[in-house]
Amino acid sequence: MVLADLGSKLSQTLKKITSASKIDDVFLTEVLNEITMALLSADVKFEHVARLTTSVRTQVTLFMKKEGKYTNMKKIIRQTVVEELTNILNTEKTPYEFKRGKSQVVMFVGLQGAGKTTTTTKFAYHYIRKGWKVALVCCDTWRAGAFDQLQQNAAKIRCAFYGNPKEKNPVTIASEGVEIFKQEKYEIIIVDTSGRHMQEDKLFEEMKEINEAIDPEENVFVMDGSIGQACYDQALAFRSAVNVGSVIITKLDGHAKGGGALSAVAATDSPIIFLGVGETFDDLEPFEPKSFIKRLLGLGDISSLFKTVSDAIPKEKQTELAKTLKEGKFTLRNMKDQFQSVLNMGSLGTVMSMIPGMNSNMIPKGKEKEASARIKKFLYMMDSMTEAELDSLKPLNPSRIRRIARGSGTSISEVSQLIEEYKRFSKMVGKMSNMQDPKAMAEMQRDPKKMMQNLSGAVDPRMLKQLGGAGNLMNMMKGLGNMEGMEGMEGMEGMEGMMNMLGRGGRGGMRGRGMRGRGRR
Ligand SMILES: Nc1nc2c(ncn2[C@@H]2O[C@H](COP(=O)(O)OP(=O)(O)OP(=O)(O)O)[C@@H](O)[C@H]2O)c(=O)[nH]1
Repeated sequence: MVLADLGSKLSQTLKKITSASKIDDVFLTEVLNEITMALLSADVKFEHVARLTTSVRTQVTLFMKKEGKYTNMKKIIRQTVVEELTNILNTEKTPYEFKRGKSQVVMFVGLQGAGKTTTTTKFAYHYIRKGWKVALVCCDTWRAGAFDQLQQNAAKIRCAFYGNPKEKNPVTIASEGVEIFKQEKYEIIIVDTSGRHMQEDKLFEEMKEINEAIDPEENVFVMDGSIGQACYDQALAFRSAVNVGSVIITKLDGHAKGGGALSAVAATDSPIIFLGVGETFDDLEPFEPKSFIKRLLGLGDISSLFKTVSDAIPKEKQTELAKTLKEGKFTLRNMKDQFQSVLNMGSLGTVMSMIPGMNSNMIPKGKEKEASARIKKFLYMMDSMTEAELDSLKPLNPSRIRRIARGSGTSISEVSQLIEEYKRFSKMVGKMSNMQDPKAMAEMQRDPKKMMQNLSGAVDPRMLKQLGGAGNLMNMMKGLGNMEGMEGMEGMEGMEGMMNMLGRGGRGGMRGRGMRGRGRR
């Protein structure tokens, strides 16, 4: 992800500690200087950097006094850096929490071009996917095209929309839209306002008027993360005009200066709720300071990974799938559910960055889009299948394949590819189920090569290539085993999550305990 530059610089410094022949005060100063340079060049405010380095030195010195030598230095430095950076991002104020069955209004504010309109759509999509009843209101009467942009976005994510290109008064539009959607019992009503230049007092006046008219439960301030320290003044100006409840920072993909935006926003004491990490509607990451910092430092974030995986697969589907697989069946419907889960997880790059030692840059953006486009196409084909076809374990005959291709607007060879993929998946599920046998598992642990063969066989070859091949996958698994924060996680879920994420159909197979045990030894 963005800030990956800062992350990799800091991780390099931490690695240096492991390989150092002599650890003393001089070495500690050198390490702290490197950390300082990395943070400052990522535009983190000097006062934060100074506090962080002082804190690290104090912790290490205390430990040194106690132990009489520099031991565990890497761990102490890492922990203190994580804690101090997390502190920068923790605010006392908590963001608004939506309640089910109640109409709540959220007003989006921000400067021109900050990415507000795109972000309102991402925000709406995030909640629609979680089953909320969401509506969008466009009251940007300033920018030509704003109405069309939001209307089209809303259509793409199948969200209710209100706007009125003939009305010039944004307060009227906002009030009308909110009223209509409240009557229709929408739960989250998102109001997109005009973005203008900061010097324009009129923008702030208009914002206040809309705010008074619709009395939103939450004001979300959208800020362009690529502008570094300038974010600070911006955030303050908006905060003084309306009660900014929370912040979304956009364009954190591909810009190393994001550190500045983060510390600036934190300084205004409004919690960051999401990060915008791309132009598509699922390029929105929920923000959690500690996990963000850990990922930033390349330490991975296993707990978020598990949460993402379990959020993506509805509980009843998990049980249903487990039952089907126990009976040794893997149907096209199961595969459809799995594909849907992979898409629900959002950006694959984001999921990757939650894995220790990996970051989202490991999957080139284009490739990621390619992979999800392929999965979506498969889903269209499966949408054209009958219930009986989805549940059948028998191969589909050519006339059915022809019909499915016609119905889904794809070609016969594409449907055949899907069938091939399905066969590969179900074969793999069969193999994986055998591995539930403890004897087979023990053998696997003795023979890592075999384990690797099975593992890479479970992953879509194209996906495997995108992930850097079988070797990279093995390192990733080792990383999972070594990962801090794995405590309390039963390895089974770990492996299952990974396999689901990578597109392996089905549950059950590779019991993770073995993998995890190996990594820890
Ligand atoms: N790379 C990247 N681009 C983004 C992100 N969010 C928005 N954009 C792009 O930023 C540009 C401006 O986005 P809009 O949503 O139109 O901006 P806006 O703030 O509504 O603009 P105004 O209506 O003029 O205030 C568009 O090209 C978006 O695709 C992001 O997280 N990453």
